[in-house]
Amino acid sequence: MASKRKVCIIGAGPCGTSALFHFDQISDSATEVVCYEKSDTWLGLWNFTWMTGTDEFGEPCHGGMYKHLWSNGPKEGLEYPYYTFTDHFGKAIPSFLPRPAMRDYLEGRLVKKSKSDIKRFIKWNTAVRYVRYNKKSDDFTVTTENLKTGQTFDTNFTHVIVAVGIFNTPDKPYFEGIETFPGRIIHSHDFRDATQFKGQRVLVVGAKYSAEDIALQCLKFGATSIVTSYRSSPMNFKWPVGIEERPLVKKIQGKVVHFLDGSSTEVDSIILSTGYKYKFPFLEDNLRLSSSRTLYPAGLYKGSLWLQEGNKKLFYMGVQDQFFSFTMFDAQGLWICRYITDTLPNKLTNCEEMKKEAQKWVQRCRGLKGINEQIDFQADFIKDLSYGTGYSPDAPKANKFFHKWDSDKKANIVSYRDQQFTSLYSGTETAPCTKPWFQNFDDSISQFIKR
Ligand SMILES: Cc1cc2nc3c(=O)[nH]c(=O)nc-3n(C[C@H](O)[C@H](O)[C@H](O)COP(=O)(O)OP(=O)(O)OC[C@H]3O[C@@H](n4cnc5c(N)ncnc54)[C@H](O)[C@@H]3O)c2cc1C
Repeated sequence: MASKRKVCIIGAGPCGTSALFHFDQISDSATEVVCYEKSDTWLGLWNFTWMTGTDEFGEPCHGGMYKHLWSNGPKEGLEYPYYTFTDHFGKAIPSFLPRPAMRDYLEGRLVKKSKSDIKRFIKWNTAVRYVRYNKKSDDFTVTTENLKTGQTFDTNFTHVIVAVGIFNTPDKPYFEGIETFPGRIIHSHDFRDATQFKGQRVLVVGAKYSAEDIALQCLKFGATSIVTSYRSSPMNFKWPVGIEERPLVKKIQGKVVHFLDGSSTEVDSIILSTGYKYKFPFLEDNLRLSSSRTLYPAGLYKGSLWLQEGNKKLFYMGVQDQFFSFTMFDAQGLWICRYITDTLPNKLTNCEEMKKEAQKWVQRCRGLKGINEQIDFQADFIKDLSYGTGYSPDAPKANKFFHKWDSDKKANIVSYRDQQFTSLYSGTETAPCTKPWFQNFDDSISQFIKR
């Protein structure tokens, strides 16, 4: 009989719940699973909170989710092969969803497709404070705090899965004179509602997805003008009137922002869309992944297993930059589950071989040129993860949707969310949008599915 395993999942976001989902599907009697979640609900960033800074327990607020967020990738590129959007909503819907509708879909999979009530595995309002590896007993001691009572507990586990997300610790740059700025300065992590910037001139620092979306949001909800500022390269979209790009900020004097090209402008608010730091403060030093945003962080076999001689029992989920997000998390959750429960064919166990294989991916990742190669790289990563797990062989084919998505964005950054795709799994063609995204101010599920 297989020896008993006790698995700890940290975080019940889309990643942690995907792992939980697959453990439930496999129902291995030799494996016990516990998931610690510091909030009182699942699905992580897909929850909206008005709070910023610290929460009701004095914990750093986890999510940077904002009102009026619509998904920024086509749903056909991230759907679950065995639970499509058509399965969930019962009909064809547009390709880009408002946040509540996306959350509803994610929850639908967990509730309707799980074999049992997987919420019972989750310890809510429980923060993981420390994880220590015990060499002698080859297990981990996980220290948790019940945030409601303040009580702490030590529990031993054979395996640990870290699924706390990578968008929760803001990375904030300094610009000379920023302390003289009289207006509001926030990081995008604290951006909650674009209507707060109505009638304002806004500087958005950054040139990645969040800068792009926050600039568009601010314009949509009535900001007078938006200047985005890039460090290395501009986003180069055909921006609508009201948004323009400039190089990096050189200094700030009161309301006046000076840029490296010698230009300057007055603004009323500054939003730092400058990304996040990878931060896992609750892990002991030799377990802690250190990386910046990339499609393949170094030190992880199959992008998941922490490579440390003598300890192949710690896993990370969702630490790669994301195109296929939910599909990728799901394939990863299944691979981890099969690895732990010893149900993978040709499972590698030799650390040196694993390191070599991981290094090949890291090298390939470093050589990627352009977004289409990045998309295809992630498709290949999913294919590789899925080998022998039984995960849908069609999932990697979603790369074609992201290629189109990228060219739609280049053609028109304002209307890319109005485009249509056809599901790989259900064959359902997207329903047309009732209103163009830029003119649609109602994010409710009821209006979204009404036709
Ligand atoms: C503003 C924003 C918009 C985005 N929009 C999109 C989009 O349109 N489409 C898309 O596909 N992706 C989008 N993303 C990417 C997003 O990362 C993923 O969709 C997804 O939420 C990641 O899931 P996760 O489980 O890795 O992390 P999270 O969603 O961050 O969940 C992590 C969970 O871990 C818990 N946790 C953290 N620390 C601890 C601890 N110490 N102890 C216990 N629990 C802990 C948290 O409370 C949280 O519930 C967006 C991200 C951001 C920030």
